[in-house]
Parts: sequence; structure tokens; C-alpha cells
Amino acid sequence: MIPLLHDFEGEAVLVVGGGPVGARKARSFAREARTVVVSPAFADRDFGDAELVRAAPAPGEVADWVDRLDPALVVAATDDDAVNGAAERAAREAGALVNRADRSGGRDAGSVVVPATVRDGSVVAAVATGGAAPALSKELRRRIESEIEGAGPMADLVAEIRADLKAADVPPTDRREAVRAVVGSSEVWKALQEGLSNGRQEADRVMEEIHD
Ligand SMILES: C[C@@]1(CC(=O)O)c2cc3[nH]c(cc4nc(cc5[nH]c(cc(n2)[C@H]1CCC(=O)O)[C@@](C)(CC(=O)O)[C@@H]5CCC(=O)O)C(CC(=O)O)=C4CCC(=O)O)c(CCC(=O)O)c3CC(=O)O
Ligand SMILES: NC(=O)C1=CN([C@@H]2O[C@H](COP(=O)(O)OP(=O)(O)OC[C@H]3O[C@@H](n4cnc5c(N)ncnc54)[C@H](O)[C@@H]3O)[C@@H](O)[C@H]2O)C=CC1
Repeated sequence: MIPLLHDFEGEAVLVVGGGPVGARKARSFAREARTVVVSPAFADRDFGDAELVRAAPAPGEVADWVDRLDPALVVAATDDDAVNGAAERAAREAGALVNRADRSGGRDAGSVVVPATVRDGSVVAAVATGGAAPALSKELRRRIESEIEGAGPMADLVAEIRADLKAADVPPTDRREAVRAVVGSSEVWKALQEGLSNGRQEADRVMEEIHD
């Protein structure tokens, strides 16, 4: 399986099933998408900014919810195999992606897996195990969390430097060399912890040293 990134800004996501798993997925998609959770009961969990709708659609009724919301993605997260199956079929008929929370292993196109995800600003890292060991994805996510600290400000700094170098018509090979030196510099990482302007100063010094 090959990870791809999907922009859910301005899209809708339908989560069928409001247990702990539905809550976790709702929280994560509600960061970007209008997210609606349909379930007869809701776990005592954080559903983020998702809208909660109390209903228990029978398998034959799930398609109505999909048609009403027109989601980009349907998450099947109930404990009822028939309902999850109906959610998958309805998603496919509507041309939406589907995430079956109750299945592991290989998938057909359009059936997607949610990886364990770490964020710092615009930086995102995702871990999956082909469904073999989701608890391992969670453990590795926790380890990466400490490793990735400060990557958000580094991404902002590099974006600024790339824009400046492009505006100054610096050729692509020199730009690449400069940016690689900046992201690899422990001094720049350290300076960023004290603030973005310190990071820029240190980055300018590192870039000046390249051809010395
Ligand atoms: C295929 C996949 C489909 C999908 O959901 O997209 C899937 C499927 C299943 N998960 C199951 C169980 C558990 N899942 C977790 C946790 C997470 N599961 C997530 C993703 C995925 N889970 C996808 C594959 C990802 C990969 O390839 O690694 C994470 C990473 C992301 C997220 O869900 O947000 C999130 C960690 C988030 C975080 O903390 O960062 C834990 C750990 C815990 O709860 O502490 C357990 C209990 C331990 C265990 O059973 O191993 C079961 C059995 C259910 C049963 O037995 O009834 C199935 C179904 C099956 O295996 O058939
Ligand atoms: N992908 C993952 O990370 C994991 C997946 N699972 C799988 O996902 C399923 C859900 O996990 P949990 O949230 O822990 O289960 P759960 O049993 O706590 O929650 C299921 C939810 O579905 C709701 N529901 C039942 N019938 C419904 C219907 N007709 N329409 C809408 N909602 C309905 C229930 O009210 C409940 O809120 C499990 O059965 C298991 O197969 C389980 C653990 C982790």
C-alpha cells in the first residue's frame, strides 16, 4: 500500500458508528472536513468538531445518509458487519472513498486505511503496518512525536528561504544545496527553538559558509 495525502478542506466526511473508533476517526477528519457521525449511541469520548446525529440506520438506509451528505469519504466504524458492508457499498455507488475500520489486509482502489499520524505545523508523518499490527503504528507514532518536534517551524523557515532564493533567481542546484544545508544543521534546529528569527539568522550563516 502506498500512502497519499488528501486535502479534505471544503469536503464532507460521514462516520457511521459512534464508538471509540468512530470518535477517533471523527476527531481527526473534523480538523479539515465537515464531519457528521451517525450512531444510536455515542462513546464518552472527544469527537472534536464533528456533528453528532442520533440514528440507527438499517443496512438498507445507509445509502440515504450518504446521498444526503455527499461525502468525499465514508468511515464504516460500527460493530455491525452488515451496516459496515452497506456503508462500503453506498460509498462506492456515490463515488466516495471508504474506510472500513473493521477490516485489515489488502484493499480495492477507493478503499483506504487511516494511518497513525503525527503533526507539527504543516509537517505530517504517517505510520501503517498493512493492518498487521495497528498497536505498533500507535507505538511508533509516539516515538516519532518526539523526533519531529520543531519540524513545523523548520518547514516555515525553509518555505521563506526557498521563496527568497527563487525571487533572487538563484539557480535550482544552488537552492537545493542551500536548503539541504539548512535542514541538516543542528545549529539551525537549536536556534529555531528560541524563535523563528534566530533560526533565519543561523540559516543565513550556514548558507554563507557553503562556498567558503
Ligand atoms: C486496517 C486498519 C483500518 C483502519 O481503521 O483504517 C485497522 C484495523 C483494525 N484495527 C484493530 C485494532 C486496533 N487498532 C488500534 C489502533 C489504531 N488503528 C489504526 C488503524 C487501522 N486499524 C488500520 C491499519 C493501520 C496499520 O496498518 O497499522 C490507527 C493506526 C489509526 C486510527 O484508527 O486512527 C490507530 C492508532 C492511532 C494512534 O494512536 O495513533 C488498536 C490499538 C489501541 O486501541 O490502543 C487496536 C487494538 C489492538 C489490536 O487489535 O491490534 C482491529 C481489530 C478489531 C477487533 O479485534 O475487533 C482492526 C480490524 C482487523 O484487524 O481486522
Ligand atoms: N480500526 C481500528 O482502529 C479499530 C477497529 N475496530 C473495529 O471497529 C469496530 C468499532 O470499534 P469500537 O468503536 O471500539 O466499537 P463499539 O462497539 O464500541 O462501537 C460501535 C458503535 O457503532 C454504533 N452502531 C451500532 N449499530 C449502528 C448503526 N446501525 N448505525 C450507526 N451506528 C451504529 C454503536 O452504537 C456504537 O456506538 C469494531 O467492531 C472493530 O471491528 C476495533 C478497534 C480498533
